[in-house]
Amino acid sequence: MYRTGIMTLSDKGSQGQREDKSGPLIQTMLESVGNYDVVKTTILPDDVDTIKESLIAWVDADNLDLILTTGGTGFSQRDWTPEATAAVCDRMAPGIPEAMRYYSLQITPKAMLSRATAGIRKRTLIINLPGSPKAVKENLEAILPALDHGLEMLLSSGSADCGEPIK
Ligand SMILES: Nc1ncnc2c1ncn2[C@@H]1O[C@H](COP(=O)(O)OP(=O)(O)OP(=O)(O)O)[C@@H](O)[C@H]1O
Ligand SMILES: Nc1nc2c(c(=O)[nH]1)N[C@H]1C(S)=C(S)[C@@H](COP(=O)(O)O)O[C@H]1N2
Repeated sequence: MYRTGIMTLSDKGSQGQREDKSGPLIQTMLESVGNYDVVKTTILPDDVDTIKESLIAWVDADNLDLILTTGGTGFSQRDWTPEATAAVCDRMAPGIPEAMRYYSLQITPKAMLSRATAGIRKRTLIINLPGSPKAVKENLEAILPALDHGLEMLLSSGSADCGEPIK
C-alpha cells in the first residue's frame, strides 16, 4: 500500500466558502484502485510558503510515498502550486504533466491552461492536479495506469522491471 497524502489548495475551500469535492474525489479514485492508503488530507489557502512548508512536512516528517495536490495550477494571481512544488523537489518528473495535458487536450483546449508539475523529493512523488472535480477525474485517469510502476521504481532499492505489462 502506498502511503498517500491529498492536499487541496483553494482559498475558498480553506475558508469554508465552498465544499471541497476534489480532495474526496481523488481519495475515492485511488481507493478504488486498491493499493493506495490515504493517510493525510488537508485543505490549505493558495499561499506559496504554506504549501512549501506542508509539502516538506509530509515528506520529511511523515514519509509519505505519494502526495497529490489539487488546485492552484492556473494563471490567476494566487495560483502558485507548481512553483511551490518545484521549489521542494530534488528531481522533476515532466512526463507526468506531459501525459496529463496530452490526454486532457483531447477533451478540452483549456487543458493547456494547467501549469501542473510533478517531481520527487527524497522518496516521495509529488503530483499537481488542477482544481475542478472534472479536471481532477480526467487528469488522474490519465496517469493512474503508470503510477504504481513509478512508485515501485522510486521505493525499490534495486531497479524495477519496466517490462511488466501495464494493468
Ligand atoms: N476543491 C474544489 N472542490 C470543488 N470544486 C472546485 C474545487 N476547486 C475548484 N473547483 C471548481 O473549479 C472552478 C475553478 O477552480 P479555481 O481553482 O479557479 O477556483 P476559484 O474558486 O477561482 O479559487 P479557489 O478555489 O482558489 O478559492 C471553481 O469555480 C469551482 O467550481
Ligand atoms: N482534463 C482537464 N484538464 C483541465 C481542465 C478540465 O476541465 N479538464 N480545466 C482546465 C482549466 S479551465 C484550468 S484554468 C486549469 C488550471 O486549473 P486550476 O487553476 O484549478 O488548477 O486546468 C485545466 N485542466
